[in-house]
Amino acid sequence: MLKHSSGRTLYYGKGDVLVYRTYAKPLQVAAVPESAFEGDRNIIFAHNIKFAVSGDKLLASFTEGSNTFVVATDSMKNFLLRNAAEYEGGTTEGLLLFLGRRFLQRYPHITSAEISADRLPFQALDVPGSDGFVRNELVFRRSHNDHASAGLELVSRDGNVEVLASWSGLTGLQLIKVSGSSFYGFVRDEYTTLPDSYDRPLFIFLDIFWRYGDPEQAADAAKGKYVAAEQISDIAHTVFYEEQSPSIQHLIWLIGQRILIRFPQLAEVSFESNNRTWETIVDPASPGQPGVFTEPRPPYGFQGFTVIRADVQPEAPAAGGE
Ligand SMILES: O=c1[nH]c(=O)c2[nH]c(=O)[nH]c2[nH]1
Repeated sequence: MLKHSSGRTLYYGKGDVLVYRTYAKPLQVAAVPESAFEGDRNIIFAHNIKFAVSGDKLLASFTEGSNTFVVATDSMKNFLLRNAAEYEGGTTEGLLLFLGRRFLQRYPHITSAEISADRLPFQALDVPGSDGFVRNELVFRRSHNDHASAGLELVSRDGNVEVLASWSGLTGLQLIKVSGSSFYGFVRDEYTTLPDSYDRPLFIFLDIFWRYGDPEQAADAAKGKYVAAEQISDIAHTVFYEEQSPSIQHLIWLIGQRILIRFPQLAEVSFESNNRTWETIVDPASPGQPGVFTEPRPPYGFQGFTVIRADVQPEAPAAGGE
């Protein structure tokens, strides 16, 4: 997408722009049964932003060494940081749209941009109050667990900025289910050494990406349709808990079904999963008994799949049983 009109790739930009905005607008979302998450005070609204731009006027910077139209990536970083102060919303998607649109309006000779970000999560903490523990609003714990992410492709035509594509995501989820997963019945031939497994300790890495039917609902939480990455994370672990999975392939299908049932405003949800199933050293005598496992040896398996709206089976139970 970031191309010169001749079709050749042309872009430049800045990565790892760390924007620690404080006191963004608090976020409120409609609750879903799988998640206790209903919002975020957004006292710390921190992101690692990547920003890249393109435009025909930039060709000469590559071919002739002319910097006449080059906005220095150092200036880009300053633009992103200073303008983040004026963002009035409370979502990653909204912040990216605000910053990307402002940049293209400020520099009209730059005609397209890609902007993406990982949210840097800071966890709220409880402290003793006069009547039990209370949520404090001053001290936060930096979390290195899964986090929200988002990205946008923008073009400007005659001063109007349009969104070409947008995605929202949850990155870095790592879940282990100690019992209740199997993998058997696969092709068995002279290359097969893997035994059938009827109860394996399934450790998965998951990245989940979703698109809205109407991308405006992602950028503006006031429309009441915002889907929080925390809710997606909670749905993923709930479905993993509830369902006996015959494979990761089917597990991500089930998680996708549940997400699209819960959020009719989403058009599709995509998965990238890794299989990190622990290697068994001492087999448990039966489920629930002690066992010993270790990290699997490389290489690792992976899966990718998109669940689309047309896949959603209306008769599918909204919540699976034990
Ligand atoms: O859930 C799984 N899917 C596979 O395709 C696969 N292949 C494999 O060796 N183990 C697994 N597990």
